Amino acid sequence: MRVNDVMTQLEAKHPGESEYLQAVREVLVSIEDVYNQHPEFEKAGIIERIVEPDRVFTFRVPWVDDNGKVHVNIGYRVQFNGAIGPYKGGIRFHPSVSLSSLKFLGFEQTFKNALTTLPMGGGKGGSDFAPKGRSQAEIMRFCQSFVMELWRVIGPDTDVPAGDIGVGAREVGYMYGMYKKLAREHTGTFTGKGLSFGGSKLRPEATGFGALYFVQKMCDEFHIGLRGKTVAVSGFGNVAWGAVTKATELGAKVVTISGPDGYIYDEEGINTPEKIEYMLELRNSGEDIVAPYADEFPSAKFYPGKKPWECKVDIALPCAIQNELNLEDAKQLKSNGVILVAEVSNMGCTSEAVDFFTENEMLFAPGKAVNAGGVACSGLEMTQNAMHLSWDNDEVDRWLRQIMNNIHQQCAAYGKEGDYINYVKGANIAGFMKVADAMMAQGVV
Ligand SMILES: NC(=O)c1ccc[n+]([C@@H]2O[C@H](COP(=O)([O-])OP(=O)(O)OC[C@H]3O[C@@H](n4cnc5c(N)ncnc54)[C@H](O)[C@@H]3O)[C@@H](O)[C@H]2O)c1
Repeated sequence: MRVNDVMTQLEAKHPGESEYLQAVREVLVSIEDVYNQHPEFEKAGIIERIVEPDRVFTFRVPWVDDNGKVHVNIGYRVQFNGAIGPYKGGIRFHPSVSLSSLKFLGFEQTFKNALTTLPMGGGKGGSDFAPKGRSQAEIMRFCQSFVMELWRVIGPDTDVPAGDIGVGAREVGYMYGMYKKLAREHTGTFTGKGLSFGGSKLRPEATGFGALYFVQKMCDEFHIGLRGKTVAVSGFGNVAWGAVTKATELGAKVVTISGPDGYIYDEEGINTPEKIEYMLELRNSGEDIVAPYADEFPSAKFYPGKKPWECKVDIALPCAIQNELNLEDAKQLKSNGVILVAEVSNMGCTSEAVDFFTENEMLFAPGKAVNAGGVACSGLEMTQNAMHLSWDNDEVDRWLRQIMNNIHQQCAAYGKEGDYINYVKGANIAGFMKVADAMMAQGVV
């Protein structure tokens, strides 16, 4: 396999799908050497098959707003790869949603899910619907219309969607309610459900907690004590909240959180239940600004329009949005002596920043591995639904920790380069090998 040849063919077939093409290239570059050591993969056309989704559904989503006006959005479900289990991946409602972005996310999800060790294939779906400013009734009608079409192609052993940007517990509830009515079954064909109807304990915390379990393993591997280390976190959303909570519990000192308006630096640390709870308050306000934290807690200072990566810290954890840490930020972190960067958001670092970290042999782990605790907990929700029982916090947490340790172990096994671990390469190869092995065993389908 030669990456450039594969990409030339793919670009000709899917012109303009830039995010999808970028994601494919990144994975192919990582796995090229290993792939070429397996002539049986080439013979079975694994690359040609793995880069194409199993199937894609697109459909019209008509809905009526509160003034009686009819709107039409496009709905999608990309069932990317079902080699190792039912398709699993979130639903995103955002104006930027396109076939290209969902194919990129479904492709990435396939390898992330493989890393969790749970039997889940990769999928992603969504719509170009913009929930911002819509009333509760409008949101409900949109979710119902979306599922009226989607329900035919999903099911507990076929395809299990979840939330993503623009889709939280409320939207999952509305979609699951309509699914249940149409399918006439209560089998948990959505994850991220409310606790009263099949949701899992710890699901809201799972991504941030899992990320810190992964960071802890990285620290252990390189004999770094996490206790007492200073940490820069970006964002103040669900994932940032989980990460700050667990980092504090493990003895680290988180000094920043951020929003689109800038970042706050709290020299005493964001380390009391009051401060951590306040993050939830900020998020629930719907204002999407972090500045009020500094008014509430005098130990904090607000830096408008700036990013937290300019602070001198030991550990950096991007937890907000894609491409939030660029090459300049990466250089700044290095000159400030940062010892570890773990991407918790999806594609939080630009590819130039990722290349800088790996070329300089800095300790860096990609979102695919670090944030996999979220989907892993969704997998545990599926297990509990199938068993018709619900586990307590300790049980879910025990599984989560075990899964994150396992992901770390796989990354280390495939990413070892002398004394260094290239976690990007390790995560890509480990995820790919598992999916490729399953595809080999199942014939050309
Ligand atoms: N929620 C999960 O379980 C989960 C799982 C895996 C990956 N992720 C990824 O983690 C990231 C965060 O997800 P979340 O669930 O916490 O979402 P969220 O909506 O709760 O939080 C997003 C945060 O990003 C901040 N933000 C948005 N635009 C910004 C900007 N331009 N500059 C700085 N900050 C900005 C927001 O203020 C908010 O604090 C996303 O990349 C998501 O895809 C989430």
